[in-house]
Amino acid sequence: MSHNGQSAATADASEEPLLSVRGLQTYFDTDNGTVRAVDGVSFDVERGETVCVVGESGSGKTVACESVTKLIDMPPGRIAGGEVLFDGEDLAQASEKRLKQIRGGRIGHVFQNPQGALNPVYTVGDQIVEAIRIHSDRSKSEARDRAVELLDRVGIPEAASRADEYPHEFSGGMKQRVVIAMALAGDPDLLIADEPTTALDVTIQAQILRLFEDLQEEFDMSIVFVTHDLGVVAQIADRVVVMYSGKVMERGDVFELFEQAAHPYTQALLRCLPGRGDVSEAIGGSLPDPTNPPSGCRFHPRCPHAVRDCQTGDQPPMAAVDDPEDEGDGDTDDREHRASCVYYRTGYNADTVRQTAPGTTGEASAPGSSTGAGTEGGDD
Ligand SMILES: Nc1ncnc2c1ncn2[C@@H]1O[C@H](COP(=O)(O)OP(=O)(O)OP(=O)(O)O)[C@@H](O)[C@H]1O
Ligand code: NI
Repeated sequence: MSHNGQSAATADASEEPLLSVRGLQTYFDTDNGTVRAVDGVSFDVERGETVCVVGESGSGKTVACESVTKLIDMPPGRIAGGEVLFDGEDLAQASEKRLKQIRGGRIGHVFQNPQGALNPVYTVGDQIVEAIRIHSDRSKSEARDRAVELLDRVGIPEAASRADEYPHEFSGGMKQRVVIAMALAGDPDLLIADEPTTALDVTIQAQILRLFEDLQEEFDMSIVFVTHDLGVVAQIADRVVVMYSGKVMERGDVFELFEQAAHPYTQALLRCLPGRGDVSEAIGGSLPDPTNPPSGCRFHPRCPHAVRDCQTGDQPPMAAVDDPEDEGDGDTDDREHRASCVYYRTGYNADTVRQTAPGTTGEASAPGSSTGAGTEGGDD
């Protein structure tokens, strides 16, 4: 948010993030209570970068991404608070008419299941032509040429003839390529991809991932990529947002996050590598009830480092994680590595924690310290 410390030459408006999600709350009113699926989530997406959103099933990744263009079912869903600034415009306040221009236009979506994104009764070519014509004033034949060009670009062989085929005539991987072509039809600045490879065979997954990497460079897009798979994160992310129970636990540059995971939840996710984002084997337990999440840090009931301070109040504020490699530039940059954990709160350190830890064995250590962070060295 603040650009203190940057020189005037570099702090111009074009450096504002393309997408800035701030304090977003998306709730669902159900018979069983209000599901706080996304509960105060903030992250930025810069122009041309890939941000991966990771976290266990149910942590709110999909709801967060679908809230950007209000794709969630409303009702029961509602944006209960926060801002979604896209190129400076708050989409949380935008009209449905405006959102229809943006969806499939400047913001493209790709979902896990390509089947659901395609209409079975129209040829894929016609569907892409329609998407192109909604978002540009190309003639029918120009749109057709562009559709074939896009199908070719996403790796559909003999694109011109395959454009006349129906979705069921394509394999799963090819169908997902068609959906990606359709998402590109509006020349998006931002592509939001929600587990786009999860339903595909492993070899196809790798190809589609490479396609995303190539397209990003070619189209100079930003990508928000939701995944369970930290292997995927390592391959394509510039930065990472770690979600748990509707909150952001940690965010930062992919290298810093992998090398110096600060939040015990992120550490647990990394301990499960290679894995599918299920930390229950590493730490036991499961996600809290989203209608009645615990106070304090939402991860505290499962956290091996939790102390009394973790149990009360709100989720700790995002605090800067000191990376040894950093030059110590005054910690004003919101893009830097941050974690929502009491151990990183100003004025907090491992000694304070030891004194306040209930029933401490004296072995408590900050989750980021050398004894606490590793996979070895634990005493249990
Ligand atoms: N339409 C809805 N009505 C009620 N609750 C919902 C609705 N959609 C999502 N939720 C709830 O919101 C929470 C977050 O769900 P979300 O789908 O965003 O999780 P996710 O992190 O994407 O999980 P996954 O990895 O399984 O896709 C869950 O508790 C889910 O049950
Ligand atoms: Ni999801």
